Amino acid sequence: MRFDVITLFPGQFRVLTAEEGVIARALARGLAELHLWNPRDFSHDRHQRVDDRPYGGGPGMILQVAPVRAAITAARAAAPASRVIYLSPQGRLLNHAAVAQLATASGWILLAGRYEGIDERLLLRDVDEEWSIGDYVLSGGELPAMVLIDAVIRLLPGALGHAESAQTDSHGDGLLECPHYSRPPEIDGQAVPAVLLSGDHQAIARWRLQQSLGRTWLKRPALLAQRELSATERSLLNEFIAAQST
Ligand SMILES: Nc1nonc1C(=O)NC1CCNCC1
Repeated sequence: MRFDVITLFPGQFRVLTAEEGVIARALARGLAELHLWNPRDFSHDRHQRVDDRPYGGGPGMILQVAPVRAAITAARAAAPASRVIYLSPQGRLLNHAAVAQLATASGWILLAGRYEGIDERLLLRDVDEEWSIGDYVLSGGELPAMVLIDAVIRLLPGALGHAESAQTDSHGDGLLECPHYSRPPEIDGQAVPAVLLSGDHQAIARWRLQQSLGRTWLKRPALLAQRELSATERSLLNEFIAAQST
């Protein structure tokens, strides 16, 4: 998986490479590549300008076509199979299904916006897809780009060690994660559910599935509504719901 990011702040992406975490390991192992392109390097303006005031007046500055288009063109030449994603609050809302789909591509060119936005002509000609990480406004598209990169890399085969698994992550199977506990078995009067100490792996798996179903019912009913339930899952959920009213 190759990521080419068009960004005025390439230094922000040190977060992905400097850490000891999953993403830095995946990049170090060549499971994914990260290439950064700064539009300022493609500006022919003597002050290396990349933004200007909006036509028609109004607040803020707009990223100009020429330097951004030149950076995208250079990235496309280096990654001809990659499509261009613009991170923006106007994009489709990123969710697990979308990330899983993005993870099937060979690579992506991510355009991280700044200021008030980008010149519309870039959206009309250079951008292939527009994605949002949520309905709020950030100061730049760099964090959304890193969120997308992180979420996609986690789903790449081999990215997560044996100790972790994307499948049991929340949303991995369309449900929220079950509760987790570790040592000690009791602290400050809080005990670990007995089933987890029982060694009965079938009972533990049943309890964990029931907790995932129940939590999703409680916290994200719309997510549960999108998921087909087997007869066993339906029975476990009904048992969980009945226990809520006792
Ligand atoms: N939410 C978002 N999901 O993707 N990008 C988002 C975002 O807020 N971008 C900023 C919008 C204002 N200009 C700077 C970039």
